[in-house]
Amino acid sequence: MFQGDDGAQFQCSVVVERLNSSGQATKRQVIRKAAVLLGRNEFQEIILRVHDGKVPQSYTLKEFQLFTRFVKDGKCTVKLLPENIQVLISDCPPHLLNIFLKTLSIKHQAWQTSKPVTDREKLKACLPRSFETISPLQQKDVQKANELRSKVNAPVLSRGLVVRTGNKMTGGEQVKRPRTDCDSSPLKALHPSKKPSLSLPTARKLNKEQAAVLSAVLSGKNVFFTGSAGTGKSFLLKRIVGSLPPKSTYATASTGVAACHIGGTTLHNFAGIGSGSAPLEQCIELAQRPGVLQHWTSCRHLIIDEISMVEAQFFDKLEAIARSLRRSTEPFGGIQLIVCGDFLQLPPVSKGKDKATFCFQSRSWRKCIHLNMELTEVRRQTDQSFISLLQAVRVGRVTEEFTAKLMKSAYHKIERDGILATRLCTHKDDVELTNDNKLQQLPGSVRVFEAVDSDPALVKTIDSQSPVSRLLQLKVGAQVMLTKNLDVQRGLVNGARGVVVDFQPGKLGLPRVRFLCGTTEALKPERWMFKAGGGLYLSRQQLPLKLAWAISIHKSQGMTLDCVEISLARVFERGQAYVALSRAKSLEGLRVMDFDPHVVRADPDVLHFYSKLRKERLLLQASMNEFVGKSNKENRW
Ligand SMILES: Nc1ncnc2c1ncn2[C@@H]1O[C@H](COP(=O)(O)OP(=O)(O)OP(=O)(O)O)[C@@H](O)[C@H]1O
Ligand SMILES: [Mg+2]
Repeated sequence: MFQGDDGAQFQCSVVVERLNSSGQATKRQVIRKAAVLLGRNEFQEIILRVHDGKVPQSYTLKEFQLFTRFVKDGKCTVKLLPENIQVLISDCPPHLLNIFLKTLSIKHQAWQTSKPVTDREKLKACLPRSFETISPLQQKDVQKANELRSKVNAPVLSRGLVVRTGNKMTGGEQVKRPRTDCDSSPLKALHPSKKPSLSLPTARKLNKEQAAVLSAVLSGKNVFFTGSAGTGKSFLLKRIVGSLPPKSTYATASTGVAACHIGGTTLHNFAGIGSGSAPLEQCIELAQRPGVLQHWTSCRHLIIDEISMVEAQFFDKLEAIARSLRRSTEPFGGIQLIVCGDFLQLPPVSKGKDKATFCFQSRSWRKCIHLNMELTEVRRQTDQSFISLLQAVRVGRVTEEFTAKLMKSAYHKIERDGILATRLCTHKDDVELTNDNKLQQLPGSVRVFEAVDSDPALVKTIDSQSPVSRLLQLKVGAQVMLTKNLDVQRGLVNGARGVVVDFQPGKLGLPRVRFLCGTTEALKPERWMFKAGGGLYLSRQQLPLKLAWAISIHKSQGMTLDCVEISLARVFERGQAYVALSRAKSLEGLRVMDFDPHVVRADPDVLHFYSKLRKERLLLQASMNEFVGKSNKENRW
C-alpha cells in the first residue's frame, strides 16, 4: 500500500485551483485518487508533488500559506503565493496529514537558514533536474528551525510561510472542529507567542504490540483486538482512526461515552436501525433512509470499540444489512471491520430474563474476523502487584492474598487537597441521588452553566453522545471530573479529578478547579462534535466538567480514574467488579468498601472463547513477527 508513515507521502483527494487576482478559481483540476509527495529538487528546495497516476505536477514551496483548521477531518490547503495556485487536500488520514504539515513547516523553517540560490545561479549551475523524497524529521531540523524562531518573532516567517487556521476549502463546513489532545496543528507549534520552541514529538508512541495491530489494520485485514483493561485499546483505536481515510472511515462504539473517547459516534447511530429488534426486512428499510444509507454505502472501514457490549443478534443484523445495501456477498458487505474490546468487561445489556449473547457467539463473527490479536502490556497501572491482582479479578479467580489486599483498601485515606474519592456505583439512580445531595449540602449559591447546542431540537441525540450535560450545576467545593483531554503533559486529562475552588469575577463567572495533579485551572467552555445522520455534525459547547462525587460503573467503562471508592455489594453483572476496580491507576488510589470475593465473576462462555482462541493459536499476541517489521517504522513517532 502506498502510504508513507514519515509525513513525506500519502494518498488523498486533491483539487488544484489557479486563482485570479480577486481570489476566484479560473482553472480547476480534480484528482480523486492522488499521491502527494514532499521532496527536494536539485537545489534542495522543498517540492510538493501531486501525482494523478499519469503525470506528476511539482510545486516549489518557497512562499506559501497553510490553512490547517480542518486537519482533524483530513483536509488542508497549501496556497502558493507568487503563483496564486492553491492545492486543496482532502480525505487524507489525519494522523499522516499532521505529520506531513509538521514536516513541511519545520523543514521549511530549517531551509530558511540556508543561503538562497538565485535564478541566475541556478542557470549557471546547469544541474540535471532531480526529485528526492524528503527525509524524515530529525533533531537537527528542529534545532535549525528553533534558531530561526528565536530571531524572528512573528507568525510570518522571514522567507515565506504563513499558517492560517481559517480554511478556504470547506465552503460548506459550518462548524469549527474542537481542540483535542491529538490535535497538533503546526500552527500551534509555529506560533512564537504560544510555544517558545519546537520539538520532535516523543511522548505517547505506540508500543510494539499496538504498532503491530495498526500494521495489520493498514494491511486491510478485518481485525479483532482484545486485551485487559488499560492495555491501550482505545488509545490505539484513536491512532487507527487517524491513520485511515476520513471519508470512508466510521469510528463507533457500543456506548456514547466510549464513542466520545475515540471521537466517534455510537454504533446504533451509525446503523440507523433503532434498537435493531425489528425483523431484518424492516431494519433494511430503516437503514435506507436518507442520511443513514450514505453511512452504509460510503463506509469502507468500520471501527467498533467496547464490542463486549454489542449483542450478537444486533451484530448479525448489521452484517446482513451491509451485504444487502452494498449488494455484496462478502462478509459485512466487504467493509473492513476493526473491532476492539475486552469480553471480560461489561456484557451486552440483557433484554428480559434471557442472558444476552456476546458478539463472538453471533453467526457471522467467525466469517467476518480474519485476525484475532491481543495487547498484553498494561498501561493504565504501573504497579506489577496491582496489575496481577486485576488480572486475577478479570478471570474471576481471587486468591486469599488478593482478597486481603482489597479488604484492607477500605482503610485507604485517598482524599488529598480537598479532593474526595469518586464513588463508583452499580446503579444509575444512586449516582444522581449522591451528586444532587452532596451539592445541596454544600454552603453557598449554585451557579448554573447551560450548554450551547448546535441544534436544540436534537438535545436527546446530543445527550446520548455527550460526556457533559446540558445543565451543569456547580458550587465552591463541588467535586468534579474533567471530561476532556486539555493538556496531557500537565495531567489535565479526561477523568482527572478536582474540586471547584472559586468562580472568576465577571459575567461568565467561570470556575477555577484545583486538580489532583496540583494544577489550578480556570476552565472555559469546550466544544464537542458528534456525527449525526446524513453527514451532519452536531455540537455542544459546555464546560468540560461533570460532578464526580459518584459515577456509575457502566459510565466508567473505558475511563482512567485518579481516586475511586467502590461499593461492590450490589454488583449484578459479570465483569462489573473488574471494570470498577480496573479504573483505578493504583491500589493506593482505590478504596473498596465491602469487598466480597463472590461478587467477582467472569463469564464462563468468555473464558471458553478466549481459551479456545489461544488453543487454536488464533489469538495472536500482537507482537507477531509478520506485523512487527512494518510497524517499527511507524513507531518512530
Ligand atoms: N502507547 C501509549 N503511550 C502512552 N500512554 C498510553 C499508551 N497506550 C495507552 N496509554 C494510556 O493508558 C491508559 C489506558 O489506555 P486505554 O484507555 O486506551 O486502555 P483500554 O485498553 O481502552 O482500557 P479499557 O479496556 O478500560 O477501555 C490511558 O491513560 C492511555 O492514555
Ligand atoms: Mg477503552
